[in-house]
Amino acid sequence: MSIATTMIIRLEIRKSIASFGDVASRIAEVGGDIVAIDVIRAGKDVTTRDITVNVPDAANGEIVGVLSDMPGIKVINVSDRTFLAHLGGKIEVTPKMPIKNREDLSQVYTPGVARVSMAIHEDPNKAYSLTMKRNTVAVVTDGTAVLGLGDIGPEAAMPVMEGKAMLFKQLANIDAFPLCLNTKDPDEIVKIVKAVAPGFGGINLEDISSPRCFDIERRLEEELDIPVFHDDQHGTAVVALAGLLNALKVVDKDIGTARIVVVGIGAAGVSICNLLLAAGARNIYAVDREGILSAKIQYSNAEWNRLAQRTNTEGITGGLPEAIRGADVFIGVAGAGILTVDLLKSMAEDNIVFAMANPTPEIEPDLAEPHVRVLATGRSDYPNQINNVLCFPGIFRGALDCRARAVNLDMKLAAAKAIASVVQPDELNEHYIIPSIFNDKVVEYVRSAVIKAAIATDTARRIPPDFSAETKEE
Ligand SMILES: NC(=O)C1=CN([C@@H]2O[C@H](COP(=O)(O)OP(=O)(O)OC[C@H]3O[C@@H](n4cnc5c(N)ncnc54)[C@H](O)[C@@H]3O)[C@@H](O)[C@H]2O)C=CC1
Ligand SMILES: CC(=O)C(=O)O
Ligand SMILES: [Mg+2]
Repeated sequence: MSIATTMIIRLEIRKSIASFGDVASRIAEVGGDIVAIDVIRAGKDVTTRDITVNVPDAANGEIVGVLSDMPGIKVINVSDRTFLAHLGGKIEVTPKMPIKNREDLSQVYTPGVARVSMAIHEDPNKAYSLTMKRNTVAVVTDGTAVLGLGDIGPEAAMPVMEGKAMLFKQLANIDAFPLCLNTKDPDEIVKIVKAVAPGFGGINLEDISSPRCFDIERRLEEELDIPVFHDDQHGTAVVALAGLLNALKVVDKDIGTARIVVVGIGAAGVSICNLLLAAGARNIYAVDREGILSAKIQYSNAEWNRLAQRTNTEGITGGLPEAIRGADVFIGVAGAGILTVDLLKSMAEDNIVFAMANPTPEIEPDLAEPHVRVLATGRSDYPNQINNVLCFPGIFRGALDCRARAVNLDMKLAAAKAIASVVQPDELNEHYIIPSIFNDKVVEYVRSAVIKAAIATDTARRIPPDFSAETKEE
């Protein structure tokens, strides 16, 4: 399976020169798959049709050219379903009640609103009950590490951030706003996020490049009393750990003894290594462009120095080929195409491979599959999707509901175990180590586990009603 785009192509076919059969043949020749045909106008000489075609990404520029070059064919319009889904953006603000008359107006707006504002002025905590704060998260990016696309800027980051906001709403009923900042200066980002924080119950940092992301998150955590969570770090790590716990069960290996290679020691990679260590992993090899991290080398990246002290206990030197030899687990959060079949063949038996780079994984899944026991990617179009969307809606739902001050390590470990537990023992197999994002239990289990961990670690400032009986008993 390769990446495909669905296109709707409107064509005029001059019947004396060409037929629909000719068009269908040409589309098939360039790898297109016709999934629907609509006749728009059937004239005596000319018919107009809308043809819906699944086109491999590699051919989506080619197909229009091929059709335009055919005698008797005129391409009138081409639309791409993915682009159509983005027209005008993907989210909007909707009032909870209509303003139908003057009485409504004087309640929701002036003069009534003034009394509510003064109540909050006297007790700022009331912002949680009288405004949208308690259910609202800012999705903040500077556009510097958007998916695996790199520094493409704040405007280009918007579709991804709108997508995250849609997922927050659909999966966890959280209202999330994309805030795409036109600055890369960490001081300025911290200042802006602090300045907008009063309106939000939590801050989801997204696609901010490393190592800047570490310092930005740490400073915001220190300075704000609402949860600050860099999704690419912790959401990814939580889901990777969840998948790994289940994958290790499938192959009957132990996290404490498994040899684990993590490639791409950026935002996601640093956090994955740290969370795996916290979960009991002892043999981690962290690999970036400069090779396997080593305690003998001094790096300018403080996170790398810390990790180097806790990984590569054998002091191996070299790069991915040296690290992966005999490894039980490969976790890629680096970029497309860095893993080869030869490297896979050098891994231990019953190997586990998480090729998590988006949108294109470290190795083409079809190529890897024959050489891997448990394979997962970050994508929606293959089994075992290891994507942070399994984490951030539930973790924020839990954190908002118990008004957590922060998202701490215990809450992350609890979230990972909760995601893993959605897959029942009798369901667990190579192709099902991680639940689907459409499984309602994911958010429910993660929320519940996160609230329990927040209460147990004294990070919760509120006991949600569905937890109060449980807490009293304890
Ligand atoms: N499946 C999922 O849920 C997630 C996947 N990702 C994907 O992981 C990748 C990295 O994301 P971030 O950590 O946010 O980016 P980042 O820019 O913070 O880190 C990427 C790291 O990979 C390293 N790298 C790149 N090419 C390499 C190579 N050939 N060999 C060794 N190291 C290499 C870079 O030097 C950098 O340290 C992206 O493709 C992103 O889409 C990120 C977050 C979540
Ligand atoms: C999934 C995600 O957050 C990323 O690839 O950046
Ligand atoms: Mg991201």
